[in-house]
Amino acid sequence: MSFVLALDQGTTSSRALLFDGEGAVRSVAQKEFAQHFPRPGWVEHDAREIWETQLATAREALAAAGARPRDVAAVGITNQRETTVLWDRATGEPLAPAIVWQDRRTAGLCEELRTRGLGPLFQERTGLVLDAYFSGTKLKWLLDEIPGARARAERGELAFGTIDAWLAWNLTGRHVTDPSNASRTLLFDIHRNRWDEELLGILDIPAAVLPAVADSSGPLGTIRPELFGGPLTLAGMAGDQQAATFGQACLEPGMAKNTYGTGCFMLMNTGDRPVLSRNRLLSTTLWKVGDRLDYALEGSVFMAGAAVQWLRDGLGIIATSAEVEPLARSVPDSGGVFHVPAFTGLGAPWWDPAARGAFFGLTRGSHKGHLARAVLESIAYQTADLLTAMEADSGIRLRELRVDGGASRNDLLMQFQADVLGVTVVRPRVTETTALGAAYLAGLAVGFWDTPEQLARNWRPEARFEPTLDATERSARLDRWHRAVARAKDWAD
Ligand SMILES: Nc1ncnc2c1ncn2[C@@H]1O[C@H](COP(=O)(O)OP(=O)(O)O)[C@@H](O)[C@H]1O
Ligand SMILES: O=P(O)(O)OC[C@H](O)CO
Repeated sequence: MSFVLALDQGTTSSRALLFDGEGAVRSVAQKEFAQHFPRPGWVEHDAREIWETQLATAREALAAAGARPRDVAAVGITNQRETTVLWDRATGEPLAPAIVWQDRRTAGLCEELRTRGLGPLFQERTGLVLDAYFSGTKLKWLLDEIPGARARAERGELAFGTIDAWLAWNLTGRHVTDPSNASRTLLFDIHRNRWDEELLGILDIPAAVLPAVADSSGPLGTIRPELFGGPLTLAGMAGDQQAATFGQACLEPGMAKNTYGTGCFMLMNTGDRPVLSRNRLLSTTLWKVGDRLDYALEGSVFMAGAAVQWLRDGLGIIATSAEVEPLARSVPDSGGVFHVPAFTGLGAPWWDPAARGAFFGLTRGSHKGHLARAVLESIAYQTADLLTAMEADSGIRLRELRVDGGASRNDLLMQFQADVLGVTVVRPRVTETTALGAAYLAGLAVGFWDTPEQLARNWRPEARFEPTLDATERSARLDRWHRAVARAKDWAD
């Protein structure tokens, strides 16, 4: 047994990576899939396409390394979280397109629940805020809108799952999720680590539709032999941000990572108890590994690297995302231009679904270099707001921030990040931390690796970015950023 296979099902692509015993990547395969925007604020995926691209990449990654099923000790799943699938248990067919985490269609429903004064109950029980981001109201919407769906769900004919459960079902035939994914549904009591009947009642969701909740690292099922020409063991499962926290070896309370992908997700390990946020962050389950049930404070930002994609695809001022760095370096500063990337509203700590994207401070001298720089800076400013809230909630002053994700390759952004945080930013050698975390969870379950602490010793820094701005300049810039945010809020009808 030489490898562990990680299936990394992201918002824009499905990937499969084969890791060896040293935690090194031995092969990678990736396939993008279609994003559907049928109405303003709606974002959908075809769940079948997600499964097919995931299966194809897994086969490709195995073939590329010449690996047979008997060479693979275990398989781990990590996934875009909250995205909601409802399928027929008899046929395995989804009843509707998957509703993606970015989808805002249930913002009105969340508003109604908040007006009924239910925000504190949901926050205390689930660690989450009542926002359209999470699965609960998406599932309610499907059960309300698809004729006969609720009655069929009550009879046990339908299955709900986030993407981890959808993939596990297709791989093994078992209907199972893990606590890190369950903790993103608004239906899960994170303290007791189980589905919550009262919340299910409020959202009118029959318990029969829910998956079983298994440990993040442990036996999750045998993968059907016909898929890969022999049986494989599914043994790890975690939402992508929690998996990245594991892959970054943030195993001790107070350690934090930030992932710069489509959005930005900063998680700080708070140990074996959830910290209830007073600053509109989320408390979320990190993982259940053996006896350890660990939690994090999380700040979720909806647009980060996606704003760079918009410069590429929406404005056409760069041909690839990487080109944003030389373009931004073509000017010494943003020339007073500020960008607020509220294209799909604002996530933590603002939670404003009606905010919209904006540029401020444009003058006749502004050009595309300034726009590029302002977009990169907006990613760092959003992260700074998360850190301020996180330090206030946890009482911990962060010493260093571990970073990963596509946009963490951008040195200009990372330096600016260290500057506006006043904290050292550290990028590890292996930036495939999400997939690595899923591989670790799976490998630990089957004895391919021994302990999480042993794996933590594999973590090595590749680059460090030290803060250079003085405190006065830093707070002047943050003030200006907050003025821009205030103007972008509450814009859409
Ligand atoms: N050099 C770069 N500078 C800034 N953003 C980048 C750079 N390279 C990639 N990105 C952004 O990173 C994102 C892709 O990162 P990835 O971690 O693969 O995201 P996801 O898992 O959300 O699909 C894209 O939004 C892309 O625009
Ligand atoms: O697919 P990513 O990397 O953009 O991650 C999405 C998050 O899990 C959403 O909560």
